Amino acid sequence: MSDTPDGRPSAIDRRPTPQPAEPTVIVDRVHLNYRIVGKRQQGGAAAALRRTLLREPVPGQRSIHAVRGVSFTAYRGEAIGVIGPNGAGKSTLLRAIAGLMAPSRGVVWTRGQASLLGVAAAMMGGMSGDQNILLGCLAIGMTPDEIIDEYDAICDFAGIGDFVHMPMNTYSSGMGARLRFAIAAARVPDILLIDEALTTGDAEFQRRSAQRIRELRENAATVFLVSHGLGTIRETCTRAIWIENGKLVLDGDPDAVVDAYQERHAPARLAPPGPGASGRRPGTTTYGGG
Ligand SMILES: Nc1ncnc2c1ncn2[C@@H]1O[C@H](COP(=O)(O)OP(=O)(O)OP(=O)(O)O)[C@@H](O)[C@H]1O
Repeated sequence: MSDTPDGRPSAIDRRPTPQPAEPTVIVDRVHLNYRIVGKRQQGGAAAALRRTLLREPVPGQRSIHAVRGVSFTAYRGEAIGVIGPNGAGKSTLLRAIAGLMAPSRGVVWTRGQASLLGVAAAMMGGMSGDQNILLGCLAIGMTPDEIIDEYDAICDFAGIGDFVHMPMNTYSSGMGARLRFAIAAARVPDILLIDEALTTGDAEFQRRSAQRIRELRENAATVFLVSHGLGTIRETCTRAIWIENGKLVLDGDPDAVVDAYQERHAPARLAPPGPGASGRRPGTTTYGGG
């Protein structure tokens, strides 16, 4: 140890020992497919049973290969912006991290509870809003006591009044979305997944949900944000991942990734860059990532 003349440890020795980065999400060579049945099937129930038992392909069935071999590791404390054109595979990737979709190849590891804001993971249309609050809160890992404590706050946030006692299939799509958001945002998850395309509601609800997202972001261990707002990505994220045609194109410093993305795509079609558009953060930027 190098002591100063007065015997105290030097400034170098008093620096906190750097902690090793703690991985929270590992996406390892992940492929994700949707299966679509394109045309009416022939042969009735017997043929369907035979196909199921013998695992024969369904006639007219197509597969959409939405994510193609993506790999990266996310760490505690990171806010990761996911960018890319429409249909690139961004939302699909988030669904896999949230555990709502199984990879057809590869593996997703998560440490802690992952919650995707805005998705009806545990919603049952025939059940009432309050029954769905119970189910949804259990699904995101809340204990019965926590649910009792948070119940009124969830109802207030959703703002759907007495409809909370009615079956959800009597709700307008906006009311359903508000209740889903209120449930998903009731607890600070370890891994917060925000798909901006899914946040919905009227102007007042959007303002309140944006405020709640900010609070959750401040407290979650790792945040993923899918957004076409490139200014938002530059301003709020510590890292960005560019996905295109289901593949990871670039992973690294948000300014570097957004700059490269804007260079490739016609700037006129993209959101204007936010303040601090030049190399604000040092960091590594890697092409490919898989
Ligand atoms: N439920 C689904 N069933 C079948 N195909 C789907 C489904 N959801 C998405 N896809 C397809 O998967 C691909 C990736 O879609 P995804 O929604 O992940 O893209 P995205 O990058 O989030 O797009 P956007 O920016 O428009 O929201 C697209 O070809 C899309 O058509």
